[in-house]
Amino acid sequence: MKIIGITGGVGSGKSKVLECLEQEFGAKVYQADEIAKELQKKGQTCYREMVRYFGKEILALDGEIDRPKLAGIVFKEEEKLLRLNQMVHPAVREYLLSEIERQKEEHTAYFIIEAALLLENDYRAICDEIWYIHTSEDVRRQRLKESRGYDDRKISEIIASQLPESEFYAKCDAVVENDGDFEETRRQIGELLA
Ligand SMILES: CC(C)(COP(=O)(O)OP(=O)(O)OC[C@H]1O[C@@H](n2cnc3c(N)ncnc32)[C@H](O)[C@@H]1O)[C@@H](O)C(=O)NCCC(=O)NCCS
Ligand SMILES: Nc1ncnc2c1ncn2[C@@H]1O[C@H](COP(=O)(O)OP(=O)(O)OP(=O)(O)O)[C@@H](O)[C@H]1O
Repeated sequence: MKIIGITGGVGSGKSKVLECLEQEFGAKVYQADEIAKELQKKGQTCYREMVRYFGKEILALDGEIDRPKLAGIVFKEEEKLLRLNQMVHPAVREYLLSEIERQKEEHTAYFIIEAALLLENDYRAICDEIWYIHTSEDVRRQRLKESRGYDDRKISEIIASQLPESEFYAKCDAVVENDGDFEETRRQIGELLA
């Protein structure tokens, strides 16, 4: 089983690449932020520690974590984002390691892990190779405004909290260029898996 990490800045097209890998190449795909979301639900592994650190003001009326509110806090203060990552990341990693064992037994060909923070965290030790999904900042801004209604300020805050392009290029094993038509992106994916 080949384990491939997918990373890149906000809005670079990681989810779209994942969808393609799953639907067209039969890969099993895992998104770190989706796993994190599950583990942050009321009663799950990370919930209590997050409420203890950030206080009840991060909770919505139903007692679940109010994610936009939390995003507003952590993307403005580096120290808080760091603490949040320290709470969430080990639990996500543990979940993935147990899934890897399970999928090996199922004879899965490709196990894909997508995370914005693949390089900052210790995923290199888990992945056989890491792909950087690169899309220029202008195109990402445009797509994020259209698809998610993010404004420039929110996008800038997230980008500022992520690695610079140079570091993604330096630390990844392969680059997928996703500025253009997705057909072209699909072709690059096929070549990387050939
Ligand atoms: C901060 C939170 C609550 C924001 O939630 P929200 O639903 O509003 O947005 P979402 O999760 O879709 O994130 C928006 C984008 O921000 C970027 N991002 C998310 N977490 C981080 C982070 N810790 N550091 C840098 N960028 C991040 C990603 O590109 C992401 O797609 C949430 O992202 C979170 O809990 N993050 C920390 C947990 C974590 O580390 N998850 C794994 C990310 S790889
Ligand atoms: N080649 C492409 N052509 C047109 N639109 C695209 C292309 N690639 C991605 N998109 C669109 O751009 C938006 C952002 O892509 P996507 O959600 O896959 O990014 P992401 O890297 O997963 O973002 P995040 O870091 O927030 O998880 C989506 O609406 C997606 O459909």
